[in-house]
Amino acid sequence: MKDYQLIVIGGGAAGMTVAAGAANLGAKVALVEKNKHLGGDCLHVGCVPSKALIAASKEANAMMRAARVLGTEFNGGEHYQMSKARVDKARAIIQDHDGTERFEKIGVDVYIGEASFQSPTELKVGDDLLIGKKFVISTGSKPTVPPIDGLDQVPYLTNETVFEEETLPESLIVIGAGTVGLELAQSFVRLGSQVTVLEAQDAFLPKEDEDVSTYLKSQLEMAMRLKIGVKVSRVDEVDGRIRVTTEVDGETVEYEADKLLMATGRVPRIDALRLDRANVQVTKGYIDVSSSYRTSQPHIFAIGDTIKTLPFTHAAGEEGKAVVANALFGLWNKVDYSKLPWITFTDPEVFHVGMTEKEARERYGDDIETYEAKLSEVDRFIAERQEAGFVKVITKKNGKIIGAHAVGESAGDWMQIVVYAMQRGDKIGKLSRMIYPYPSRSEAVKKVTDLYWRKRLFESPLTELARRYFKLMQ
Ligand SMILES: Cc1cc2nc3c(=O)[nH]c(=O)nc-3n(C[C@H](O)[C@H](O)[C@H](O)COP(=O)(O)OP(=O)(O)OC[C@H]3O[C@@H](n4cnc5c(N)ncnc54)[C@H](O)[C@@H]3O)c2cc1C
Ligand SMILES: NC(=O)c1ccc[n+]([C@@H]2O[C@H](COP(=O)([O-])OP(=O)(O)OC[C@H]3O[C@@H](n4cnc5c(N)ncnc54)[C@H](O)[C@@H]3O)[C@@H](O)[C@H]2O)c1
Repeated sequence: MKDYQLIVIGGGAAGMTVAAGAANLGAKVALVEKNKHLGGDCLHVGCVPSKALIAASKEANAMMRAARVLGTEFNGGEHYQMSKARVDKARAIIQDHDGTERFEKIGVDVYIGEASFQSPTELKVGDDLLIGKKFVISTGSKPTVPPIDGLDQVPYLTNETVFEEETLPESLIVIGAGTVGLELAQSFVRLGSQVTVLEAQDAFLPKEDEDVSTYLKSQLEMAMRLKIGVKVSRVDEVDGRIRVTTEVDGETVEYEADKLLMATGRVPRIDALRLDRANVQVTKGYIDVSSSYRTSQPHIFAIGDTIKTLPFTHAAGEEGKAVVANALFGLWNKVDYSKLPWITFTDPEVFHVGMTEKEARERYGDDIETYEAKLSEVDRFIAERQEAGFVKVITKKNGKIIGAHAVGESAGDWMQIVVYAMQRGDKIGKLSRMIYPYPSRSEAVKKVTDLYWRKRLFESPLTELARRYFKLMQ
């Protein structure tokens, strides 16, 4: 039996942040991870492999286009092997940084094994019984699939297996047009697969601003078959291929492909924990927490993908930082999700922070302004022939930024300044007064914020006075 001041269950983005933070403060900490390696889904089957594949597929696409111009052919299938090697390398390099030794060096006891509660204060990991004063549950999430007829009889991929595929499928059906589905669908298109994406909801990316989702959909549809609002009624394996039967407006439509990828959402990975023995309350599969991440047992905290906040690595990390002080010093830190940005790494990339226009109108009625600029008006994007996209900033009438959205090359990078402004409570005018180096992509932000000044100037009584004055002086 070993006693700890804090036991962290799950060594992903959330858990590693908590364990390192608490150990650096001098607490006696145990970190329990069921996999051989720390790092969690983000490193092994999520963000890192998907972003490496996206980058490799972007290069493959550029080479295919260049080959066409030169009158030759480029084989994406061969490039796929290099892409896979690149995915593995990215994981290995980051794994080195997130290795067990790093945590042991700062005094964390790392246990490799699946954890389950024996009681509210006892945790079993293999043959070890750990006693904790405080616990943080950060066991993440796993892919979930809907109950579709025939699905259990056919082979299908999820994010847990897709990065291990040895050969490029000639054709692929992706069920689910969420972030996972779209990022991977576009990667496979660019590597050379024929891709069909089937989405049940009528709305495409409903969490995004409507202008953004409409624009992105039109861009993606140029390279893939994207069917929105379809009901998948059956899946079969026919002669080694996958057949997906759908119903749209009472009509049956069938799609066939070599492989099937299920990207239909994620659920917390908490079954093995035996939360019933710790009296931790769960609702609809998510652990119930207060705004300071306390569960129904005040000495047990839960963060990351196990709770119903925003399922991103950076959200998990922020929750991790907040919970260190809450668990060790009894504080009540929380994350302000209204200013938490996210990026969808499609091409063009999508950036999101704060409210969409629809949400802002529902909340503030007509007390809002929207400012929009096209990337085709920004010199850098014109020079690099990357004009696809736009920026949209939503403010209250007094200029306070309440939402910002962009679609375009590297949008996630050059829009970050808006997050800083929002966090500081700066108004849009401040962003306009900043100096932007020419010709940077961030000039797109300047372009859109300049519209604010133009409007202010136009509406100002001083402008009217100046006009009259100059007229008189003519
Ligand atoms: C394909 C894909 C791409 C993504 N891309 C991005 C992206 O670009 N940006 C972004 O912000 N987010 C992205 N995400 C989301 C991101 O991966 C998650 O939000 C993030 O990993 C959540 O961190 P976490 O610490 O809560 O969980 P995890 O990182 O999943 O860590 C949980 C850990 O707990 C361990 N564990 C589980 N049960 C037990 C147990 N009983 N005992 C011991 N250990 C246990 C698991 O093995 C795992 O290591 C992506 C997700 C997917 C699927
Ligand atoms: N770039 C990033 O930051 C990034 C990338 C990937 C994942 N993530 C995170 O992971 C989370 C999970 O992503 P996800 O894409 O797996 O889930 P999701 O919930 O975002 O999307 C799943 C999609 O599948 C659809 N669907 C469900 N059942 C269906 C059915 N029977 N037929 C057709 N469509 C069906 C849903 O309507 C939904 O649109 C995201 O919310 C995001 O936070 C982030």
